[in-house]
Amino acid sequence: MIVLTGIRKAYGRVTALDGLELDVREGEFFCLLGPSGAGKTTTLKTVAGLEPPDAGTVEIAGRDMRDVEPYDRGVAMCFESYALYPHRSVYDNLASPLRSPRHRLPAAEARETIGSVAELLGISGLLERPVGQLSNGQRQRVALGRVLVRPARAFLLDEPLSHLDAKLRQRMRAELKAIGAVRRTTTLYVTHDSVEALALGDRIGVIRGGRIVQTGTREEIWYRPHDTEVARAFGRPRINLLPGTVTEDGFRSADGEVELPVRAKAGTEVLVGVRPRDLTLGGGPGHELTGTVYVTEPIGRTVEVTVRIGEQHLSLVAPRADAAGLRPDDPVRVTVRPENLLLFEADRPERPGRRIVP
Ligand SMILES: Nc1ncnc2c1ncn2[C@@H]1O[C@H](COP(=O)(O)OP(=O)(O)OP(=O)(O)O)[C@@H](O)[C@H]1O
Repeated sequence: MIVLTGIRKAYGRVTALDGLELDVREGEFFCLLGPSGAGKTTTLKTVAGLEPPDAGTVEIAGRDMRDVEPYDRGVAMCFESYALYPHRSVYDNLASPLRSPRHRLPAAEARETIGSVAELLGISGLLERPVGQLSNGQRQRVALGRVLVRPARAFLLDEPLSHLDAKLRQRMRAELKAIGAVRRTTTLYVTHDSVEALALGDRIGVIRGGRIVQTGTREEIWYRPHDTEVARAFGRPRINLLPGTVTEDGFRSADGEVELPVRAKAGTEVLVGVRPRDLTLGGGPGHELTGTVYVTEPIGRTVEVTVRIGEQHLSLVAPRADAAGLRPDDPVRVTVRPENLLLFEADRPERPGRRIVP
């Protein structure tokens, strides 16, 4: 539906997009996730036609957009730095897209559409207020509302929840995909928040340095991350990455204290990845390690326990009952199932270690 091929874009000496490839399917909710400066906003602007690429093609619904003006692309975009009319009421701001010749609606229908969008965004009580008097979070919802009121082939949303407080953000995150217009419309959604991407994305594209590093469903990205940086980007506490070498018998940490059952060419320098929730305290089915408690920290109904094994620190998440009474330096056993181990090449400067496919 939205297909970007070989997109390059430089601003002076800064390369914003470096051969970007992206394929968003019809009707899908696609999250573009990446750190600040990765090229997310530039990607959206390229799709919207606000930034002509230096090279590459943009197709929307099978049509090359090269000579198509932004207004004629049929996409509705919501920027993080939203353009609203500060002196006009919220209602007027929401109504103005419906006054354009293309989207004009009979007054009664417009009122109904605006009413239901305002309701969904929790701004029904603000309709008469001038936008200039609203908080940032309220303005952000008005800006999102302006996108959702009119029909579009695709919605382009740039961090539309970034200014909401944590609680509202969580609620809106849960509701956003349920909004009829969003369900029906292909959506390209930009975020730097991996929790948001995992919660919302039918598929996720991880962008870094102006390129898509990996595209996949949340399961694919979680269980088969392309490299250590993708693995680090998802999951809190972060994935454990233990440095060491592959021997004939499996993995051996640099200090020789940790051995794990992995397979790869002997002699390869690697990082073994294991997520904190895939480690259990005590014995059980799987591979067992022994160490001592370094520190414990309650997180909600669970406890993050950091275990020291030789020079390595392994973080795990345990139910509170299992971690109750643990003190620093207590001896503990930690169990991991071999199928939960991920194997990566060692990181190099400028290039995070790729996952080694067994
Ligand atoms: N108009 C511009 N002039 C010069 N450099 C720009 C311009 N717009 C973007 N850049 C640069 O291009 C790169 C990509 O920027 P972009 O805004 O697309 O990143 P982003 O992933 O959206 O980041 P953020 O999450 O911080 O918004 C950055 O290095 C940025 O400084």
